[in-house]
Amino acid sequence: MTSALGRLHVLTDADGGPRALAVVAAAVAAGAPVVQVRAKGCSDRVLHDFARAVVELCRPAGTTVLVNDRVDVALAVGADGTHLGADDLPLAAARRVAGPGHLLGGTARDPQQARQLVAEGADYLGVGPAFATTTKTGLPDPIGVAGVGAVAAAVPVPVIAISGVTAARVGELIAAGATGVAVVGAVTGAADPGAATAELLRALEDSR
Ligand SMILES: Cc1ncc(COP(=O)(O)OP(=O)(O)O)c(N)n1
Ligand SMILES: Cc1nc(C(=O)O)sc1CCOP(=O)(O)O
Ligand SMILES: [Mg+2]
Repeated sequence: MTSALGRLHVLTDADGGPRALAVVAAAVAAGAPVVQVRAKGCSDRVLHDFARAVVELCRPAGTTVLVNDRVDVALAVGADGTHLGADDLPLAAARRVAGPGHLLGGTARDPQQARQLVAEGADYLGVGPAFATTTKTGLPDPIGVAGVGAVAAAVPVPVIAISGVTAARVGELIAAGATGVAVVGAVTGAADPGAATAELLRALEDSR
């Protein structure tokens, strides 16, 4: 069975280079409950080796590891789950590949899409873009706190708000119905990723 999903998802950034692993180590040491391996533009070998290294860092701490886009890589390295967006393998197909015990998350931007993903078997939803971000290009206009809340009201699975999330914005997202948050820049771009992780965890605790 899949474990209860953590409320803070720290996403790695870009190419899975050595600094990315140092950021993961700091976030895990600070108590991040979920790390998502997100590495774009790298070879399958680089992605596999990076994802395996993340799993090796996270396992001793009991940190859940998700892999973005690639259920094959997630299974190959023993990760706990996979996150799938509109351009990735359909969630139902990923479920056939992964079987019942593998966490599958989908990206939702509105209640209808959210309900469809849950019907296909999504264990959780990443919902955004909550706010504007420079981390990822090509996004639709931000849906705002209200848009996140509309999705959270429509589905029974955990809703993880993403895009432009900072510690200061956690409270309003949780008050609107989000279960937790996902971040890239707030941790990977911080001078002290461990301290940034701890600040986000405090904001989540305060929002209970
Ligand atoms: C928690 C979470 N939510 C949303 C996303 C975005 O995933 P996706 O739509 O597949 O886009 P890319 O991340 O692949 O650019 C996510 N990764 N995690
Ligand atoms: C990976 C990703 N997916 C998004 C979506 O809305 O689908 S926004 C995003 C980037 C989030 O980075 P930051 O926390 O630095 O804003
Ligand atoms: Mg994707």
